[in-house]
Amino acid sequence: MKITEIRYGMLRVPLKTPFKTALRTVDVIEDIIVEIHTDTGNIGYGEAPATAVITGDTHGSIIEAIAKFIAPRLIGQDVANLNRITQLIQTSLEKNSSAKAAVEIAVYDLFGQLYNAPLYKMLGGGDPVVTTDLTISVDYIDKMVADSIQAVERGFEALKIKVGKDIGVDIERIKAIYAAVEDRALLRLDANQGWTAKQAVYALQTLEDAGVKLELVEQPVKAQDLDGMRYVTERVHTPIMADESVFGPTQVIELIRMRAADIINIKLMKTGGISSAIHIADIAALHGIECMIGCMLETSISVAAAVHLAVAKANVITKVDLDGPSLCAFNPVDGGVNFNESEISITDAPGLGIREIRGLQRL
Ligand SMILES: C[C@H](N)C(=O)N[C@@H](CCC(=O)O)C(=O)O
Ligand SMILES: [Mg+2]
Repeated sequence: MKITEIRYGMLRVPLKTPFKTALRTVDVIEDIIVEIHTDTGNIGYGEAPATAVITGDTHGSIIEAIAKFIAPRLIGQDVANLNRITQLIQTSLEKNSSAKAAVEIAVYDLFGQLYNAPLYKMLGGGDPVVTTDLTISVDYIDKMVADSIQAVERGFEALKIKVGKDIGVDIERIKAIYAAVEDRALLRLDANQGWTAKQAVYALQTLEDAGVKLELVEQPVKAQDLDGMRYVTERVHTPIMADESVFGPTQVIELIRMRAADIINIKLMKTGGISSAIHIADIAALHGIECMIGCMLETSISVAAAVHLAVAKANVITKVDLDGPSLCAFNPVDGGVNFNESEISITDAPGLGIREIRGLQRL
């Protein structure tokens, strides 16, 4: 199975409600879709969101990176040589992690199709069902409480509460949500870099003293502030998870060396795809560090790849934040992974199992 052509499209999917974090507000997912065509007629699918505030990727940079740097290296390559292809992708240019991820995901999709097996089996196998949390956008306290109650009523057993705004209001937000859903859902916080180290310690110690139980707190401080992250990790009982601070294995090794965080959030759009995500999971496993699998604002195309990876690495990836498809007003994909609120399940279809993407605008 040889790669003959790489095509692109723009996929727009409105969100059910605006997605609001300390970094940005989004109403519509607008992601670049990659199709890799082959001489056997098989097509592999990938997706890249332009999360400029986190990865630096824009629609223009994703297309340019693929068209000028990645695609020319892949034409004519045999999909059976997966490791050679992933190396060609990863060494094609610096950074541009979402562009690399979209192409890698499509190649892994084809690799599964080549051997007629679902991707998770090619990655080592596992139990093909996972449970995701749901994100509660940062907002007025009453709205966040109402959204949290509604999420629990929809069956979500873990909520990812977005904070990182005014520290005093954040503390009130969390206390109010905890009082409303206390025993019915695990609470994860994500400050998206919005606090200083001292503010984070103050907020988390205040919440601990008030008896508010949090499963973890994600990225309390700026991405580059590993000293600040360690400062927080050393002073609170609540586990601290690194997200924007870690993209690839080098940063993970440094984070572990510094003991700056307790948990690592792996996202394919930061790692540049599946190959590097596997390296991170393996490094974390060697050090006894747990991982979460997360996503950006992505639909069921690229999130499907994250699900396959999570299933195959379930002993390391113990926490799942793959709610992108649950945030979408509709599923643009025919086939693929089944996203049913908190429950996500993989079928036996080869690769990612995607048959068609509806509403794709060709570029
Ligand atoms: C969608 C997911 N639950 C999430 O919160 N992901 C990111 C932010 C994604 C974005 O801004 O596109 C995170 O910070 O964990
Ligand atoms: Mg995060």
